[in-house]
Amino acid sequence: MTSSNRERSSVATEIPKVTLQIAEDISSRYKYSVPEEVEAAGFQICASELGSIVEEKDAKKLKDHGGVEGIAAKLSSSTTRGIADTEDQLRSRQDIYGVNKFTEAEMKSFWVFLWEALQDTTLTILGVCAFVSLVVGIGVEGWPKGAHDGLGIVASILLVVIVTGTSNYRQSLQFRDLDEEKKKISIQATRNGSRQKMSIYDLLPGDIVHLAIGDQVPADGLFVSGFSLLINASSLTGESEPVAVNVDNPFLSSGTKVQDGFGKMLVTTVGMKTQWGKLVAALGEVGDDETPLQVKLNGVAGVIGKIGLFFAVLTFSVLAQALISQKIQDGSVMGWTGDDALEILNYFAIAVTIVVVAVPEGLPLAVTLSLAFAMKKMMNDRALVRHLAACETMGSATCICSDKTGTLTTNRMTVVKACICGSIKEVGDSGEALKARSKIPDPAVKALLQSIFSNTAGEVVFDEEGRFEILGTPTETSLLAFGLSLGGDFSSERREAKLIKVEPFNSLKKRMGVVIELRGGGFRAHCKGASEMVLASCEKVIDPAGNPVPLDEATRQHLAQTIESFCSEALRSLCLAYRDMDGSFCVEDQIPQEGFTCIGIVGIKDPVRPGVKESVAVCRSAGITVRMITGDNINTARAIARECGILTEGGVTIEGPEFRRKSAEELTELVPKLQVMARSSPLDKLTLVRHLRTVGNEVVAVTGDGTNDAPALREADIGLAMGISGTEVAKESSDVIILDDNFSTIVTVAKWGRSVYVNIQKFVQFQLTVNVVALVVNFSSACLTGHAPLTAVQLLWVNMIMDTLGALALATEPPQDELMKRTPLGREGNFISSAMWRNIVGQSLYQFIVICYLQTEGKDLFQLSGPDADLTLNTLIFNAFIFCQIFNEISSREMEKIDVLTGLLNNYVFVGVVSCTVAFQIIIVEFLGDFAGTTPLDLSQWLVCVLIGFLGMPIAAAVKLIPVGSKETQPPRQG
Ligand SMILES: Nc1ncnc2c1ncn2[C@@H]1O[C@H](COP(=O)(O)OP(=O)(O)OP(=O)(O)O)[C@@H](O)[C@H]1O
Ligand SMILES: [Ca+2]
Repeated sequence: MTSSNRERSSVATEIPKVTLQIAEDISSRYKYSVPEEVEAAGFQICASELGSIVEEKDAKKLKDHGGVEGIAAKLSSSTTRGIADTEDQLRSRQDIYGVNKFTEAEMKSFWVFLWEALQDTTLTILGVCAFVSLVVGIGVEGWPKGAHDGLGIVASILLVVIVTGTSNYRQSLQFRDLDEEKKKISIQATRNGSRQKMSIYDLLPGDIVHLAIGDQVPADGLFVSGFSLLINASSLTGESEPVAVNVDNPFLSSGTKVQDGFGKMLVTTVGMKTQWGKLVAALGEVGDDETPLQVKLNGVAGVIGKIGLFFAVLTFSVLAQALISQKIQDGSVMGWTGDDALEILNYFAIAVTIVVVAVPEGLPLAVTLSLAFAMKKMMNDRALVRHLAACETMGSATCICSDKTGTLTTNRMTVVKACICGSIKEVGDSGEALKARSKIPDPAVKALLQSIFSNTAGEVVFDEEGRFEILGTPTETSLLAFGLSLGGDFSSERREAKLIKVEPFNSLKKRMGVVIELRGGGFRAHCKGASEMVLASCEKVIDPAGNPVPLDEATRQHLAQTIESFCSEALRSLCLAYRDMDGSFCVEDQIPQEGFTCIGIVGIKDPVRPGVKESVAVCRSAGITVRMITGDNINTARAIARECGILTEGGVTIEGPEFRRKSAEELTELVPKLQVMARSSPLDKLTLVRHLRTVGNEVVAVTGDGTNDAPALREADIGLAMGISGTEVAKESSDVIILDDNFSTIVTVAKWGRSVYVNIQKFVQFQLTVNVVALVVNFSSACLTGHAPLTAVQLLWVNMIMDTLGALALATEPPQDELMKRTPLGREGNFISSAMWRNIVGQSLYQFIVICYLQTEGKDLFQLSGPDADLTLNTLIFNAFIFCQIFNEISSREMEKIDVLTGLLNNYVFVGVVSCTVAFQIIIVEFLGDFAGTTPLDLSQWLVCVLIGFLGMPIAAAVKLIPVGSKETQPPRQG
């Protein structure tokens, strides 16, 4: 039976025959008894038996079961039609063999997050302080008065824990959603005789899956048919040498990748029963690593923490020493009371709180918050972030290496021109195509249709209603559509010619070839691919009369000109050729490279995406150089690059082979001016990216869709893979997946990346200011007066404002268009810029002076006297301090610009955070005095506090006028 004959025979007649024969085979050789429930469901083999065959690569057992066909039959499937897709069929299959899903790590509950937030060392120490304070306090002053301090600390700790826990929990939910999105992979499978697209989750044993270059093998299974199938199993075995999979070695494991060729596989084992599933279960979920920025900031946090610790110890010693000298003066050194103990404990709590305040634990939080926020927004803008670090790196990108097809163009290809039998014809729509056909002699049409329909990796399939659909890559489908519009018939053409050998297309060869056995005997090779290359293999051409004639120099010239004219119209051109093989042809033989007869040249139109030109212009004004690297012809590449605005006056274009020959020095000279690289091989892309990164010291973003792009994607600082046209391999090598394949989305990613970076800078600036002031104020007044003006509870509240709430408010500012008018940060570039230092120093100085003034002159200023004077003054200082921070938070929205109010009201999170801070501050001062160590203030006192805080804003604005020679103030690079 030929394969096409088999295609038509129905499953119903096929299965019983095979099964019978197998039953005989088994009884004679191998004892395998089918479990009852499996048999009852209509199958002849159980999951564990299947698993043992494929996983152990047990060729003998496979043979005993009747080979791949036998297994298919036992799975109640057929290698040509797949399984039947009725509801209950699928259900019983699922019940017996399971589904193709991996069990996931159990989602941590909210309580776990709370528990984790509680396990902070400083918080634990504070907890101990609170406990001791409660015991001693109640012992000395009785319930409830003695419990106030302790309860205040406990409440603050709980607040911190709840806020931290909640925000971590919400983020984990969000990451989980993204994770789901990442795992959505679809694949082509044949069910009930029709080839269709489906999610890999829906695959079941018995399914026939079509694998193509770049695919991930979705389940364990067996090779049915195919050509040059090479599998890379490095993710499973670590072995980087690819393995050929064919009839002799038919075992396929899930999680491995198709490196070359294509084929059909029979799914035998799914989900957790596969080798990959077991591996996943053993490894568990591997989390995202810390991003470079987080690592850097953790370093900063460590240093600040140590400084805080130093100040804490110092403050404690100064306070304790003051108490002791007081007692020495009173002559009561020997007589320690409970009050004294409480006082010492209080000092200790303050010291610990200073550490809490100093440790900027909000930094990493701000980074994750900001990244997570950006991630979510980018998802709406059609970009899926696979590695968190990508967002921030993208912000400092200096160069984008984009591929052409699909990214800059729409990837909707149509054959619009063809040069057949010596003349160029317009064939853009079916009317034109039919008209063209009438002018071409029959033998030429025949050769053309044979070439189109047999030398293809695509397929024309019909659904139940008889509607046809063309499957395959855009280049392939455009050719098939062209063939159909010429009046060709895919299936009859396929019946005519039996495929003997296929050499699939890959980027290195840039051509595809097949050998067919003709009906009337004899073999014929077909070849199609990059025009100038295939033309070079041709010795003959079909003349206007439809006869093959030797290719003379004039005709060759004419064809070369045709190719050039197609290409300069931005068309992708492909040359189709054939060669009759003399004698016989054996599958092991290579398809020859010369002696072909040129059938014709087609020009395929792939229009530039709308908006690409504008996006390229945005990149230019943002100082990001855009380069095009493509496998296409140089003239096509030039034409498209010019249309997109990538190729400019004086820009260099080069072809891969020439690029390869350049020496290192020549490259150093050439690469900065390089704008287009055409006919590139995967290695050329890699070389260029590596050169840009190491010699040029650029931060390089690379976009790609094919398996050929994977090395470059991996080498790049940020790899961007295409979501629609991208292969699994490309996606897996990338950091970001561009879901709509659109170049403009890449610019959006860059914008978000920059915004993440700037937002974190703003937050750090804000936090450092609060840190410095809180530390210095507490320490200096402890030294001067022997008292800390801010109590432990108050400090915890300050900490909350600047850490968690500050991160929320500042780290989630949406990006502004101005971000794309600056030069990129590039590889070096200090995180804390000079402008930030300027703002921090200016603002801290103001706040420090104001608080010192209040401390020394406050009583006079507010005419405070009486027993409550100290308490009121401390409350005033606390209140003024908090309002300074609130207005400082607003000033921190911009690091350079005076105007900090634009867009303020549109940022709901910011407004929410500030309002909550103010509201809670009022509550603390007016109602929670017992716990927080405050006393209610009158209206004028409130107004003065707010005014002091507000004055910080004009001061911040004035400080911004001081010029600093920072990178950010430079005008954008012209280019
Ligand atoms: N299915 C195919 N069969 C034969 N030749 C093909 C096929 N698809 C593409 N080509 C040829 O290969 C060239 C493209 O090569 P390749 O796929 O390496 O490019 P690429 O790097 O993916 O390009 P791009 O940047 O356009 O995506 C095309 O110009 C065309 O001549
Ligand atoms: Ca590509």
